[in-house]
Amino acid sequence: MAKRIGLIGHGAIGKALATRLAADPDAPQVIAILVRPGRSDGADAPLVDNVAALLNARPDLVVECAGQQAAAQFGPAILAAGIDLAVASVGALADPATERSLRQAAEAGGSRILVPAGAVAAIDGLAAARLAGLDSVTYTSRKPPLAWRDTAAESLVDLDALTEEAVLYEGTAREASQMFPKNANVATTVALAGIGFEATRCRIVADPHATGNRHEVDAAGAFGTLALRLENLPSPDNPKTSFLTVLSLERLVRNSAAALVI
Ligand SMILES: NC(=O)C1=CN([C@@H]2O[C@H](COP(=O)(O)OP(=O)(O)OC[C@H]3O[C@@H](n4cnc5c(N)ncnc54)[C@H](O)[C@@H]3O)[C@@H](O)[C@H]2O)C=CC1
Ligand SMILES: O=C([O-])CC(=O)C(=O)O
Repeated sequence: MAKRIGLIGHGAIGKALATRLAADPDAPQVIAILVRPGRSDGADAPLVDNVAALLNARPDLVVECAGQQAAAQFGPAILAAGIDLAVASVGALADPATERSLRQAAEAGGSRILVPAGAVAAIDGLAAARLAGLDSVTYTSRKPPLAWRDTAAESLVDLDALTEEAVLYEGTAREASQMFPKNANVATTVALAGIGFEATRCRIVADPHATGNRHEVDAAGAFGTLALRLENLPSPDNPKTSFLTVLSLERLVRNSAAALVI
């Protein structure tokens, strides 16, 4: 039962998650938040600026919501200390060296890397379907131009001048997650649940007509077929991040202390 939650990152996801949990005294509570040194903005829990201090707060579970670099940097120490780590920036695992170091640390610590569904859904069905064999999985992400600011998209298209959709990338889940570390973690989630980093076909699209963040997953295999289409509203504080991501992490946290898990 995980009652004491540590967070890495206090941005759009971290703030919303901490606030939502603090509003319910029966929920697991955030007991420390790892932020960049020098940050002191108002928070629902004590801020720390190094991973040793986060571990000293004795969390039962740590939720990373800071970015792929932070997941790679801090994840191993947390897992090696025997503490489960939920990784929002799961695209960090698209880097083979990071995947190896996280897996090795989890094995050494007897802990687990927990991958939330995040901004996508149907990950349970896809991961179950995989057990009998999947033939194909495709993932399409479509977001408005605003969501692609300050990303590699800016060197590919003029985001402000788009009148029609523009395909920013088409290829593997591995490359998609690495090319768009703040926007395409879901490509890795789908890959891990389904047929892996190389076989999962991805399309990443900027669309001036998009009203939200659309995620589509199509899969076929021995189970039958799956067609998912989500129209996510963006998080109020970050247009790149779907609000559903916060709720997915809240569900993971609540489930970690629940008698009935759904
Ligand atoms: N799995 C999924 O479906 C999704 C995953 N994500 C991941 O979650 C991450 C966070 O998303 P948001 O909260 O919307 O981003 P954000 O940019 O609003 O917040 C990130 C926060 O983490 C902090 N941070 C970055 N590096 C840090 C470090 N080394 N140590 C401590 N703090 C650090 C930043 O200062 C910032 O406050 C994204 O970068 C992305 O990797 C985001 C959306 C969906
Ligand atoms: O929140 C979303 O819509 C998806 C996202 O940013 C990611 O996969 O990294």
